[in-house]
Amino acid sequence: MGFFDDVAARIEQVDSVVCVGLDADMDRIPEHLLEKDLPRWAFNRRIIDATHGHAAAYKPNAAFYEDADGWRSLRETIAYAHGKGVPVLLDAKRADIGNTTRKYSQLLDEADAITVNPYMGRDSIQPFLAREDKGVFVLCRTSNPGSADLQSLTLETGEPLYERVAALCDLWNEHGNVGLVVGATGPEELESLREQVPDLPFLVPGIGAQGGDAEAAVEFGLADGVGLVNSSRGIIFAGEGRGEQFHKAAGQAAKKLKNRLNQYR
Ligand SMILES: O=C(O)c1cc(=O)[nH]c(=O)n1[C@@H]1O[C@H](COP(=O)(O)O)[C@@H](O)[C@H]1O
Repeated sequence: MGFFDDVAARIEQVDSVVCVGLDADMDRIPEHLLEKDLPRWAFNRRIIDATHGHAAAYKPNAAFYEDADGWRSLRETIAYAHGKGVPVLLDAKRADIGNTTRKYSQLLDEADAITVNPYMGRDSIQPFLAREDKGVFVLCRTSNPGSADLQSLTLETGEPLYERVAALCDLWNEHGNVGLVVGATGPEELESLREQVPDLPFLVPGIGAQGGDAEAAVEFGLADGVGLVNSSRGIIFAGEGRGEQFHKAAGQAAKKLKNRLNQYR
């Protein structure tokens, strides 16, 4: 089974397309966990316990783990999520010359999928694409305000650059393991991209804290019912300030988002 088969099965099992973003920011982890050996792992374990019944996937963002204890925390987190039967997508946004990406692709020994940057072209992500059983989400139209700086530039052919990325990803999808990252802050682009590449599942971040369009995320993010709508801070820090009970609020936030998104499925 490939990554998207696993995600499809998980979506059906929990009746949810919610991807819970594990952006375990040490500055926001509850104080009582800071004395633990690995505070981020302690935090994530409680978040996973509270949210896994509503999670189609977990998405730890590598930026929050790029130090020695962070990598240990990440490894524990991935194994724990797998123990709950939930696929894990590592948001690492990697890509480099082929020889270097070959090393980066070892990240997929543990994670089930990864986010990658298409800027350097096919050879820069080929070692990821070659992992047939793993998912590769390519940044296409991102959710941040500066996404238009490059991604919306019009090419000689008249198409915006993000549409060219989508077209290339369709070609690169030889193993059925490619998806696109398309932000919920661009509902019109979500709609046009869905029309352009009907078979590619999207990872749609940018709802919640970034104010994106949840309805468009579901309506256009799913390909044959498969896709992921991510919320990170809106779920994991929903219980900020509630001390030891923080994870309960995270569980409620994940459930609330699941129900909201399910209205549009
Ligand atoms: O690749 C991503 O996941 C991503 C792409 C994008 O266009 N926008 C975006 O916000 N993200 C990530 O999705 C998460 C969004 O977090 P929240 O805004 O807290 O829900 C962060 O980990 C971002 O790095």
